[in-house]
Amino acid sequence: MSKPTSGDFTKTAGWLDWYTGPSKPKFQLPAGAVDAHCHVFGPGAEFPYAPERKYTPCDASKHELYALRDHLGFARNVVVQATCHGADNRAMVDACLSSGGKARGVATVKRSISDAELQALHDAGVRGVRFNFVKRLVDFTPKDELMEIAGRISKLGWHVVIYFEAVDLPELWDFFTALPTTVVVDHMGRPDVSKPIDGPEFELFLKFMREHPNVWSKVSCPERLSVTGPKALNGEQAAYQDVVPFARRVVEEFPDRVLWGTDWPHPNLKDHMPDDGLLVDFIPQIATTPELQRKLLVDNPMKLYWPEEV
Ligand SMILES: O=C(O)c1cc(C(=O)O)oc(=O)c1
Repeated sequence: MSKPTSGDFTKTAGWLDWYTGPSKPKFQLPAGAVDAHCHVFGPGAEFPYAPERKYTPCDASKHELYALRDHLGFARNVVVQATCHGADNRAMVDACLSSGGKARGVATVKRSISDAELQALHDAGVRGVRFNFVKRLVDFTPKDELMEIAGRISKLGWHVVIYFEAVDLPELWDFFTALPTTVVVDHMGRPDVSKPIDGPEFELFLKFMREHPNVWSKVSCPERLSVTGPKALNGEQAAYQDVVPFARRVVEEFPDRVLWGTDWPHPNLKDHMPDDGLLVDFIPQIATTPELQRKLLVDNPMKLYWPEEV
């Protein structure tokens, strides 16, 4: 059954709702595992979607997110501001505040934000800002504005999360490498996995990480990146084979700078909606030892989001 969008909203045509009744993962997550990339959407009646949004999703509430956390066996979440909420962080902040300390957040802010507002976000659990360069998701924000924000949030000990597509890395290189904070790349910088893993495009991404020890990567979203599948549906235990070598390369070369997240509720997927239990079963394909799994799922996200507990 189709999931609702509450309030005065109509879902984008062709919208795929998140998966109902995900399977129990066969892979046992290590104790204290963090889902370090997920979102909440609305509910629209309570937290309206932003006027400047590029899509209108089905609602995906904090209650549904935390039920999924418990079902999959995660201990904590990092709730990343979704572009459908623009720079209105209320839904994300509300999710963090209701989590009993089990969620941290990543916000989207404008240059006009006051120091007091930044401090309030910090007190709610926000530890980073997201800069988005994916043209189908956001309008352009001038780089001088972003650099000014980066300078301000660095004083709070926050980091910058960047979302971009692999073809745009050369043009964005100078800006990214000038950022004064830890920099976390969403979804491996969206490599085109139909290109060779040792080709110039992915090599540039590896060089970006190799030459800049402040750069981390989320090795998430195989369901977005895969061209060949198979899809994480119907019990598939060897999903998204074409993404595996790319993600495994990043995990093995930079084991202390990788994060993983479900990306629930998976905005803008066009082809299929994965079973989140089977997405968790993807993890041992890319982090193949208990030590790599512990770093990816526990040690690294804890260092970045709960350093006071490490
Ligand atoms: O590829 C996407 O469509 C996408 C969108 C958003 C967002 O709208 O915030 O976040 C993501 O992590 C991925």
